[in-house]
Amino acid sequence: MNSAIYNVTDTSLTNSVLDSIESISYWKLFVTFICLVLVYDQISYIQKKGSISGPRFKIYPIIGPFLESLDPKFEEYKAKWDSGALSCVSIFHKFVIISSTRDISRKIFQATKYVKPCVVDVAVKILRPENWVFLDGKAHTDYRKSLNGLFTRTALAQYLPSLETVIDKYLEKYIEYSEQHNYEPTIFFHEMREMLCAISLRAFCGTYITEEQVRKVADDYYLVTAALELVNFPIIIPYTKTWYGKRTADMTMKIFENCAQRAKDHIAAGGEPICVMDAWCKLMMDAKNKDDEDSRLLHREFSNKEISEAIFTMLFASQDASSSLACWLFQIVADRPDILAKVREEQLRVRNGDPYKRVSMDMINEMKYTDMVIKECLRYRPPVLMVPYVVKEKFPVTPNYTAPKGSMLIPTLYPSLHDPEVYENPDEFIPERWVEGSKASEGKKNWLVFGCGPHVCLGRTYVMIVFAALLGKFALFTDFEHKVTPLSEKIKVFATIFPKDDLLMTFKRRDPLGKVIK
Ligand code: HEM
Repeated sequence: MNSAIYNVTDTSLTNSVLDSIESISYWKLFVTFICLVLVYDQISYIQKKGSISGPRFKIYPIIGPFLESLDPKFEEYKAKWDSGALSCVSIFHKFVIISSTRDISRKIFQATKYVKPCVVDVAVKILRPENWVFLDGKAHTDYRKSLNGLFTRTALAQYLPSLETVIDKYLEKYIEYSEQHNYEPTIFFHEMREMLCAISLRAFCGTYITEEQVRKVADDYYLVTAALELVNFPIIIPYTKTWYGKRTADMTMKIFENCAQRAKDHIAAGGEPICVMDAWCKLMMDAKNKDDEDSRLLHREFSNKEISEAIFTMLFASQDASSSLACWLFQIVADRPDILAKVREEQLRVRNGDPYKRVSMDMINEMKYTDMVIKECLRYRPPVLMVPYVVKEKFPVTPNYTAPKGSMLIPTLYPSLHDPEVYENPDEFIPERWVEGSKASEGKKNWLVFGCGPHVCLGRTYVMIVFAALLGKFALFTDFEHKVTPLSEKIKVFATIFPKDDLLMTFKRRDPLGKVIK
């Protein structure tokens, strides 16, 4: 009997469940699904956030501060860094952790076991998946070793003469351009970017790249920067930013491939290296007769395609950061005649009073004050604010916080470079703080301008040398003026950082031994 009752109850229960399911419409199911997703999103955020700074809930469900990230503001970044040593945001499914102290940032840079550099999805398509920059661990370290020889002081000394000719050309160009504008201050943001691109191309490809090709790459390169912005659609759709970016990258790499072949021919014929590509071919050739560990890395023949892809990453890594440095450097030095006068005095002195002497590495080694001005500019306005890494496996960043696998971990550079304990009055521009033995020059742990650890900037020595040559020549041969506006000192974020008014300047020809020439 009992079983009969159970059977009756079972049947009616099943029927009533079926009735209820039938009565649930599709939209109710949809709403329930959305609610579950929203709850999951919030719980997942709260769990990952743990004890670190950040909103208690995702204020905008799912998307998080996505809209703000489309138009990044320096002030918002700064507020985030000031909110805690570790802070977080979550954008769509990406959980992002930001570190703002020197020691945690250094720990992240060096934690190869736990992290690797993170690039936007589309970068793999634009820079190509087989590119060396995507290597990790030992494969990356070995490849880096084969490139390090291209940026030693000895190697850089070989590139200097051709770089000076590019500087001379742009010096004339800027003067002409200013003359055409009746020496009224005009926007120089684009001109600076073009000059830095031309200098890099000459350093990397020597004279194998034609003037016309330099102009074309310099003109179009901003399309690559735009395609690789932090927030961009990951699929390449024709006529979108990423499509134009990829087209420019492919066009540039094709040019580099031809240059690589010409460099190989030049070195095989016994020519001396005058650019990075030459130096690379020479290293390969010399390595054939050696059997030490470093030479063995160069025993294989690097194909033209591979060289072109590696050189493209160098252009990619250098272009925005170097243009940023150029804009701030010219602005600040123009605004500080006392600094400009000291640079000029030094430039004339290292040339033994002959301003027409061609620049050499020995001369650059003596440019102590110019070097301090460049260093201070890099500290005061570090071009790269943050470097995104991705967590490969659970990473105990501090004793109280473990970064979850798959999250993005971003060491920031700006706070270390504005640390008042190492740099007194950090928001003032004081080149003299870098004199030998000073707190700043001894505070090497704070010097994160070029990152640190296995991915530390490949071009860091190159930057200091090229900018000493650049600033020196412009200081001697031009009188440059900057129009100060309320936006000049404000920071615009475009991959790196630039003055918000896009740098209003004018250049006049100057007698390097004295007075202004009209
Ligand atoms: C003012 C100019 C520059 C600044 C501020 C700068 C800064 C940086 C920073 C912060 C990193 C990341 C380091 C890390 O993750 O630890 C980096 C990486 C890199 N930089 Fe630069 N950079 C500059 C110019 C250049 C130039 C001119 C080159 C040309 C060779 C270059 C080539 C690279 C490369 C190839 C990497 C990736 C290295 C790797 O993954 O092993 N950079 N740079």
